[in-house]
Amino acid sequence: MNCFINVEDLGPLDKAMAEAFEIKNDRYKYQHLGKNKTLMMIFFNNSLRTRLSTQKAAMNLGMNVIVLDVNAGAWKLETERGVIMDGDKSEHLLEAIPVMGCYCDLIGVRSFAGLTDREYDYAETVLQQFIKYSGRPVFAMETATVHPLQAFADLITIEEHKVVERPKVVLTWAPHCRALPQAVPNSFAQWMNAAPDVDFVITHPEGYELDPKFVGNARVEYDQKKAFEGADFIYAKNWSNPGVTNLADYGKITSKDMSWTVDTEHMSWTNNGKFMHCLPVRRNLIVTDDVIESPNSLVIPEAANREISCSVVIKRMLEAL
Ligand SMILES: CCC[C@H](NC(=O)CCC(=O)O)C(=O)O
Ligand SMILES: NC(=O)OP(=O)(O)O
Repeated sequence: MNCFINVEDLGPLDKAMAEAFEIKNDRYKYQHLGKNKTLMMIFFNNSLRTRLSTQKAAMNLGMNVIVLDVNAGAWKLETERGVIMDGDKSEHLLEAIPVMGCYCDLIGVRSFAGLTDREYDYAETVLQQFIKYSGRPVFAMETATVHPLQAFADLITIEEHKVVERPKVVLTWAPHCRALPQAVPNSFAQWMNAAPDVDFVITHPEGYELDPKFVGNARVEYDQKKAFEGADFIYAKNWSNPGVTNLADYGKITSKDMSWTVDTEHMSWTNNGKFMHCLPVRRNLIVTDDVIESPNSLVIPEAANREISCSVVIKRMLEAL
């Protein structure tokens, strides 16, 4: 596996899920695979869970780990070609990437969407440059349009906690004070659509339609209450306007409707539904204190499963070296 961006990169999902549960039962089983191999994790943006769980997974697999926070100590990087570099950027990504590739065997990249140029973001321009120029296998640690490590962990969590064979899973938009990427909901939708036994529904205000390549055949319900009815899992996330119905709205906040905040009344509409969120979460914007602290909240085991999803991905990449 030379890159990990989309669900299909893992091959048959049932096999990947079986590997996840095998590793969860013995997370040091494949420690031999990473001996004398180095993972380089490159962060253009903040992180807690991805930073910690990916290092833990790499160490479980016997790897050495290097972490680079590009905006804290490295040279400021120019990402555009053809630019005369007479400003505050001392190095071009097209030199920095192959240099970083010299010092490692695998690369993980976090580079969020800029949310100003939809074409640039949805082409995964930065990630594709790492894939093209690093000479190493590359996996996304949330890039402009995807967060597959998160979605894989989410699916593991749903599989562990479902009480019916075909659970109803609802991805619900919720309000936020900042313009956030669509990467998390995009990948969540992609992985729920790929899962064999999930009744998947997406609910959001009109105008917040996610890119059709991620929505697939999922049902979209603009009435949040109707969407929540009978749900087994509620996955809440904010995202900025994806610019699908109006390109000029891309990356903007076009709704701050607080009636979409997930509270106990919302959860009363469900089938004793479990609450999920990738974290970090803005309490009492996305979800109320009572809901995220309730016995039905899975946000902590969901975060714990990030170590497992990443272990499967790194294992696959090491096996393919
Ligand atoms: C895993 C989620 C990462 C990121 N979240 C944020 O940037 C939240 C920042 C904030 O709430 O200020 C996002 O929404 O894609
Ligand atoms: N869910 C997630 O990726 O968290 P971080 O942004 O803290 O890594």
